[in-house]
Amino acid sequence: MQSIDDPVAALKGVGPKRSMALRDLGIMTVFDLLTYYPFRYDDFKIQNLHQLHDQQSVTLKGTIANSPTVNYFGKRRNRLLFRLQVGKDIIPVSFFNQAWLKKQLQPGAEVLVYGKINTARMTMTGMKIIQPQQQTGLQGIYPVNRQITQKQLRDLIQTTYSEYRNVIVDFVPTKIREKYRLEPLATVIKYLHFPKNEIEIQTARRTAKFDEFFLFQMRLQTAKHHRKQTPKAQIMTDKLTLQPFLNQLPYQLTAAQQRVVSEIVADLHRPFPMNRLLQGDVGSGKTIVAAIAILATVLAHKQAVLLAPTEILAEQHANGLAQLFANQPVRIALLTGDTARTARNQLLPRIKSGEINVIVGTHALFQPTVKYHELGLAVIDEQHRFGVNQRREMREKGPATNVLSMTATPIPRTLSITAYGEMDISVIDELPGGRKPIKTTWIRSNQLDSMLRFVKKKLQQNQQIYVVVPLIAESEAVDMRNVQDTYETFQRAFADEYRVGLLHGQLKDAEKNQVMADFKNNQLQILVSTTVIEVGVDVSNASVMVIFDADHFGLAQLHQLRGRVGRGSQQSYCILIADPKNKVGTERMNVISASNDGFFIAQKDLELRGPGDLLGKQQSGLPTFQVGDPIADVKILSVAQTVAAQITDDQQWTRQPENQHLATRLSTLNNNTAFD
Ligand SMILES: Nc1ncnc2c1ncn2[C@@H]1O[C@H](COP(=O)(O)OP(=O)(O)OP(=O)(O)O)[C@@H](O)[C@H]1O
Repeated sequence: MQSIDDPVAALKGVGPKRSMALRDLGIMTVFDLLTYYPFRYDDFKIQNLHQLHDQQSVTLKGTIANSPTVNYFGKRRNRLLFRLQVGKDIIPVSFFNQAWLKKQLQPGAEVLVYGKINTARMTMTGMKIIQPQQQTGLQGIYPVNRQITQKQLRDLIQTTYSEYRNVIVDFVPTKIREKYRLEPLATVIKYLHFPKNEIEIQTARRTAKFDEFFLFQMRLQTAKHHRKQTPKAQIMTDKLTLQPFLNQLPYQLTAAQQRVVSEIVADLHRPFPMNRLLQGDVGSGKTIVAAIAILATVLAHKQAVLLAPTEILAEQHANGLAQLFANQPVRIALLTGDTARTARNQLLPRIKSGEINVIVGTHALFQPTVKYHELGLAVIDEQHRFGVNQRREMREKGPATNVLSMTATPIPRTLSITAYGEMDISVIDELPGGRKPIKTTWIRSNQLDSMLRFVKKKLQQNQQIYVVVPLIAESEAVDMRNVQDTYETFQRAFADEYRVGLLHGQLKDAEKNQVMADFKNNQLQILVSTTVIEVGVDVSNASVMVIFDADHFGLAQLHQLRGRVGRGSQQSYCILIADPKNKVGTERMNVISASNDGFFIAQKDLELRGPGDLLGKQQSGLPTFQVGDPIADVKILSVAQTVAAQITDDQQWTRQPENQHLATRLSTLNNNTAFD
């Protein structure tokens, strides 16, 4: 019997190699294949020349009016030109770098040309010659990899659809489909792969988005329920026990920090593992909250780890914790990819025996050779820098480890609830007192002199300066020249009296750490750097942040960078240097100059990014989807969440007849792909 959950290897023409190629795309089963939808459509429908708008991609049908000519520019580039007669009109068509088409284009022959039209000059830039037997109309374009072509994938979907169309079952329960007027899955699949028109695509997309979000939410909710049923060894340290430690801090916790500490302590007491996301604006004091959670764990005779995204941060955390815990029964070790083999070999048995009770490090922490002793807590700093699988591996290092994830990239509240539904969320929405808001100024690149004068004044007041240069060029060599040039500018201006350091990704880790340490100890007064310093670095004597080509950074990232200053009591400054080339760039500069509020900036960042900006979305830490966009489609996401919560609130939901297909769908998914 055919089933939609058949592995793709069961399909005709799918051997081991093709299976691997599909697996790379996340396609394991027939279901995955049929719900692997195009991300856009090319319109190969033949159009009327006189109803087009400028730069539209269209297919024209016409006759080749002359023999094509080809001009070569250098070895690789060329331009093929011919005239296409469409009705009474003659359209010049150019193809770039497709000189080989010349053979196919015989004068007098009828062809279909797909390309971009310029209505002002009535010319076309060709993209493709469509063979007469080829299907016209809307054609889906799929994300593919090197092992499989568009055509191969399209053909495979086509034959699989004809074979399996009758066994496509709806996993969304009927009642819900009716309530929200969702299309049957079979229709969605048909419309999205083989649409007759734009309306079919729109109709099907609405349901496809819901389906995708709904499955995602079902997985979140079931993971949450499962966690709440998993027993763990409770960590019963109470706030009174922690009080002596809190008393000897040089400051009082803010009300927000106290609230979050209470939430975490309560989680540790509970009989099931914690999975909490701690969101706090830059400099809001997340580290001390994590430290308190770590101490609570250690005082209950359990081990804790702190996982950081970079070596610099791991080292900084290890040093910071060592200082904080000077009078506590805490034995800390730093374990990173950089740790020498002999040191590592000495550490591992001490970690395994529990002698070391706090381990700080990077990815090296979840290698299989690292064995823990009653791991009670894993703190994951900058959680979105780690993949799903890595977070899971860390969690699975103990029988039921409590997980505290931290992020300084605030996500608007509604969105974080829906996108991180399986976690409990704590927010530190208050900065420690006594901080003066950072003053931000935006200047143009022809005003560097005024920036240098300002920097000089601050240096004379014994302040330290960060200078950040983005990686913008395609080639590393050019990027290196950018940082190097800037470094030299500052050297020339200040080297007589002050010391300038240079930090970039190509330095060895030991060198990076040395530069960082020198800056921290004020051996260096100016630090010129790429974004290596982006997160978490804490040097309270630094009061000026200069950012070159600031419009090349996303807003969230600018806010992060700026957050490196303003951490002490002195007035701090951020100078943005940018000549934005478009409206979005200008808008970004205006937003960041006007606001210091991370949540507001995060909201604006998401708005300005627009739906197509996948990379930006990944940086924002949100999960990525195939059809749905968690920002633009947040309403659908939120409905999907409500529906999933209603279903899973009934502990017996998998036994209800109407949920059978859903239960099967979820268990297949969970077996095939890792999650959360
Ligand atoms: N309640 C407080 N009162 C005064 N200073 C505080 C308080 N809490 C933390 N700090 C100090 O504020 C600085 C910033 O704290 P921390 O590094 O924990 O911020 P963060 O939230 O981790 O920010 P980032 O994401 O930028 O790293 C540190 O120097 C810390 O010692």
